[in-house]
Amino acid sequence: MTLPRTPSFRLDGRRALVTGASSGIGLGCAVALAEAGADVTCVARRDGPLNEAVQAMRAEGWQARAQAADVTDPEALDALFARPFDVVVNAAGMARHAPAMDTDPADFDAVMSVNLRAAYFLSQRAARTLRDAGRGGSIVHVSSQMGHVGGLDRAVYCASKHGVEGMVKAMAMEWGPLGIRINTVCPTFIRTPLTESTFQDPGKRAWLEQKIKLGRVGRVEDVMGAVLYLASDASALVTGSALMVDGGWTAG
Ligand SMILES: NC(=O)C1=CN([C@@H]2O[C@H](COP(=O)(O)OP(=O)(O)OC[C@H]3O[C@@H](n4cnc5c(N)ncnc54)[C@H](OP(=O)(O)O)[C@@H]3O)[C@@H](O)[C@H]2O)C=CC1
Ligand SMILES: C[C@H](O)[C@@H]1OC(=O)[C@H](O)[C@@H]1O
Repeated sequence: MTLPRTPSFRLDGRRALVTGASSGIGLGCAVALAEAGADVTCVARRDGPLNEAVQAMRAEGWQARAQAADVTDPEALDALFARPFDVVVNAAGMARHAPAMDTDPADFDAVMSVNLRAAYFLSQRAARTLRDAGRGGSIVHVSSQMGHVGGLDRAVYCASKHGVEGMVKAMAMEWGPLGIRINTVCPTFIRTPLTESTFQDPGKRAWLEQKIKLGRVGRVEDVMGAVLYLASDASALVTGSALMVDGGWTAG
């Protein structure tokens, strides 16, 4: 009998772009793709941390390069997508938490601009270049469990991530026939610079450990395998999906 073979998680010979790659989850994504053999272009606004991350990756013998850019700038997006990328992982993101009754319009615009608007037009550029090159690819957005449920003081953040989830489903329908897949990973609370203040508070940390059914908060490493799966041929028939990495938070 002929046995089926497990599709490859390797990305040798593929060009990848990762936004938010200088810190936290994005850095983890860049490492996961580079370790799997991709040539990874790492994007963030600030040169210093970005170059430090890329140098550390190169020291491992992986292929990585830095390209400083603000993903909210349409011209910067055009420059980033001068050539197609086989894999695009969008982890650039931000949060400004406040009760909905007190939300400042400037904070609303700032969060939406990075988390949703930039995600939209980055996806558009990524897909256009793949279409023009006549080939498929994989786009992965780092969304959140907050793209599926509500969170206290997080109305704007939740709106941005729910927006990403809807956007991805609609784009998957349009781009499936072109072989362009688009999916999200949806982490729970992961310890990064973005969440450090929450993790420093013993009361909040205890509450998180009770909400997360697997009994512990998240690490960047928890997200890396999920992103590699969605980036690689292992997920060849997966598009328009949300992969929860939330320790069971949303299961209930
Ligand atoms: N940490 C968590 O608990 C969770 C986070 N997420 C999501 O994961 C993503 C990454 O978060 P996390 O790693 O925690 O955050 P970090 O703050 O650690 O990293 C954010 C990264 O995004 C970059 N970035 C921010 N704004 C821009 C921009 N306009 N253009 C380009 N790069 C930008 C930052 O670099 P620079 O400032 O130099 O531009 C940095 O590299 C976000 O989308 C977040 O919403 C989802 C679920 C849980
Ligand atoms: C930054 C947020 O506090 C953090 O990010 C997420 O997506 C988590 O669910 C938390 O809300």
